Amino acid sequence: MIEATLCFPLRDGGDAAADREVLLIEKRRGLGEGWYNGPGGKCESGETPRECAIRETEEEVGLEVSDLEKAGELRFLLDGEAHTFCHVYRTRSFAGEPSVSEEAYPEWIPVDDVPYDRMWDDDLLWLPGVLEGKTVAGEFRFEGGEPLDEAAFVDHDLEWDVSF
Ligand SMILES: Nc1[nH]c(=O)nc2c1ncn2[C@H]1C[C@H](O)[C@@H](COP(=O)(O)OP(=O)(O)OP(=O)(O)O)O1
Repeated sequence: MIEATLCFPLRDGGDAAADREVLLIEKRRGLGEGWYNGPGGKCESGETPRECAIRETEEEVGLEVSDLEKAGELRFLLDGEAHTFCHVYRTRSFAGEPSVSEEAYPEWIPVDDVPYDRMWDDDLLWLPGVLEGKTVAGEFRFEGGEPLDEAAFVDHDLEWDVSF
């Protein structure tokens, strides 16, 4: 099973709380290519998920994130087998400016305008809550064989307000 991470940097975009923005990437290669997601990727051996989220965010968009808050644990199953376990973080602490890399086009997007129609189908179920400050544990079942991003999303279970 793959252990992976996602990190969602947040900032105030304007005067009102409703103007909050999240840094998303349009992924240029790998799983989910062409779709929007948070920066993130697979954990390397000997690395904690938190270290992975920090490293991947630096590699993909050049942002140095800190004070990561654990927001979710997502299990993705493909044809009944555990496929990916994904640790989700959010943070309001970062240094630097997002920049384009070989892996990602970064974009600050108002939290109310997140392009769920250009993301993984499961994101609409858990990401709005994560961006509101909730914690979540989820299991998402896909069918149809590899790769995961071409399989069909069939069903899920979600639990909110989880302690990590
Ligand atoms: N159903 C799903 N919904 C979602 O929002 N993100 C998912 C997902 N399934 C996988 N991911 C994310 C988690 C993680 O950030 C990434 C893992 O994909 P990859 O293995 O392609 O990673 P990368 O190629 O970016 O990793 P590296 O090669 O380590 O850079 O995809």
